[in-house]
Amino acid sequence: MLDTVTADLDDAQREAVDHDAGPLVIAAGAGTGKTRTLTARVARLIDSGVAPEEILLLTFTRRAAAAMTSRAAALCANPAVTQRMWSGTFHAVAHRIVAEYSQHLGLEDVTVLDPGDVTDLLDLLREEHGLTGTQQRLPTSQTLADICSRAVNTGVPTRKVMADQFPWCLEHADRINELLKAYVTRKRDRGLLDFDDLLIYWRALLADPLVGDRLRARWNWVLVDEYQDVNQIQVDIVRLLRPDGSGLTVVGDDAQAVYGFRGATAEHLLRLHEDLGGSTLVRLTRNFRSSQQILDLANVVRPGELRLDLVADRGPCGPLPVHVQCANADDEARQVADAVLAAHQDGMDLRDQAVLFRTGTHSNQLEIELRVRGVPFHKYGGIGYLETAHVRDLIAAFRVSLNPIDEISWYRLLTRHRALGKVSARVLAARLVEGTDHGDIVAEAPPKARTALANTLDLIRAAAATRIPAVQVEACLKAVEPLLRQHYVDWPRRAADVDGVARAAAGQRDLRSFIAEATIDPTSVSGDWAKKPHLDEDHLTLSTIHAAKGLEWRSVHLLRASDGALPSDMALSTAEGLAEEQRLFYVATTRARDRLTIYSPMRLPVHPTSLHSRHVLAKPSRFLTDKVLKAMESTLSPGVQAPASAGASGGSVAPTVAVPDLGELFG
Ligand SMILES: Nc1ncnc2c1ncn2[C@@H]1O[C@H](COP(=O)(O)OP(=O)(O)OP(=O)(O)O)[C@@H](O)[C@H]1O
Repeated sequence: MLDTVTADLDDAQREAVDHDAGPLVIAAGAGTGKTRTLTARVARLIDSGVAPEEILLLTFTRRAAAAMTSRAAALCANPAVTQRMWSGTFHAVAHRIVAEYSQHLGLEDVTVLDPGDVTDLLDLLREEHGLTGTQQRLPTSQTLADICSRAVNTGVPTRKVMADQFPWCLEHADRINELLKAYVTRKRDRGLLDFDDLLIYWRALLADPLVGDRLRARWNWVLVDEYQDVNQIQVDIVRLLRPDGSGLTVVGDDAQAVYGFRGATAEHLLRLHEDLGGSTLVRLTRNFRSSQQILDLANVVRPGELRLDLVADRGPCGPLPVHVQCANADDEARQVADAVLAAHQDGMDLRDQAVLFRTGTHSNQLEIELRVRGVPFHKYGGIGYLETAHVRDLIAAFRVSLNPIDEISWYRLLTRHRALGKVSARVLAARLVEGTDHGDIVAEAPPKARTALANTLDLIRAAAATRIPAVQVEACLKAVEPLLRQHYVDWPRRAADVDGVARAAAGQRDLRSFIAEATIDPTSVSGDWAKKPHLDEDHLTLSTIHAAKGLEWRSVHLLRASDGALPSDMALSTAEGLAEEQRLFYVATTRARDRLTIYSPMRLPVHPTSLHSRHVLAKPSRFLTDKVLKAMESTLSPGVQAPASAGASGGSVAPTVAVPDLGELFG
């Protein structure tokens, strides 16, 4: 009889799927079917009679958890039961467990702080610690949050973190440490947990003899995807969940570890295999994704200890990867748009094509070019918290309607009022938390802010008076909409997100868990719910390399393979930073199935966020070594060849078109 679970697997993958309960480490290169194998193993466990509740599947993104659960369901004899399995990101599962055991942790209520809340809270506290003023350069709240998070995630004291990463902060080290201590105390007093705390509290529960045993008894099977990206706290959690390694399966590729800034290190994968006596190491080397031409390049790029030369299951087919040298970022954008449209004309759907880049701003020029040419696209990743700020504003209103002592959310909401500055917002937020009558609060506000503030407080009170999510959401939306309309110059672009998130929230049975989810993964919340209608049409994908992990397309265009962009100039100062950039380069090249095109503009904008500022000369990326270039076809874009753009190589260009002198306008 055909075994549906392993029918589509090769021998090495099947060995992993059918492995017994002993600890199992699957270490393999890109495109070798790690995800497919892990999914099949889940299906195999369920079909062999393991209760789905006993299985815990940990992934790095919500998208991956959802995709793996639905694929496992499709393989199972009884698909419905997979819904009972535990699956999600480390943070999402941590939140469920911490909420369940909140009493044991001395927490009345669990409020999760997103990274924006963390900087708001640090903003609230810094004045008391003498870290405000303009007399000297002081660390921003974002830098303070980074110092704290690095220390917590790596177990390295803050002073050493500062010495290594933020040396100019050292002179304020005492005050910074006092502030961070106050930050921790404030969080503990108020039951506020930032993302790092979620993991720390989960680890603490597992380390507790009583609760730990209960949690361990809950899951006999723990499967972890992308193990190369775990940090030390996550390693501890995994080890505490399955101390002897039984029932544990981890999957990863050390050459794809790209989260060093979160304290992850590629060594965790191999160290786990060494530490767990008797663990089985399965290596997968057959690549089912790309043509051999693309893999020949990837094999040269591939760093890491595991010398895995990938062999294409499909054999040699398709064109060599192409390296295109372009005049500048505009030229690059035109080349990419031309190539995408040409492939589309030849029958390749836009959804089969992607453009990848190191940093969100690298696609600025391309986005304009695509809009002009009417090419629909969707951008993933690199969405800074700033860009989801409007969603977070609405969520701040939900939060204060549920919890009137949520000072950070009050502060956020108050600062959205036109006539309220940070100082007034800080004072009024504290007064609201004390329970001061709303009428008195309005009277204490600067006169110009009073009307708007009275309106906000009335609506929040109305929202707080009901427990029907739809009614509550409507009142909150009414409260924030007029504020945001004034606050954001690009409000029309943001309005659809806010509406979409409000609609999704109104349809929930429990607003609290919606808020927690939106806090833990705000970009996917706005991406999943607010933008869904557009995603149904054929569209091109624009994505940061980080957000492209685990995905694949027939044709991949990689932008800005120039020194300073990839590798990023931020990473050039340390060997680890550079190694991580090289792994990112590897991740990018291995996303392509049939075609890979890498672009190196010879001039780059000085300021990456501006579109029309000064440009500097840029060399092709140092990762494009002679060996790598040998595996490619090299071309010059017509923009470089044409004499009119000779300036691309750096010289000044003699103008051929007269530009009107606008001087008279400014006389
Ligand atoms: N045995 C197989 N037969 C045919 N196709 C396969 C097989 N195993 C995997 N594939 C296909 O190969 C591609 C890569 O698989 P998958 O995404 O599971 O790899 P991965 O190792 O997780 O990749 P990466 O680490 O690069 O994200 C997918 O299109 C998958 O469907």
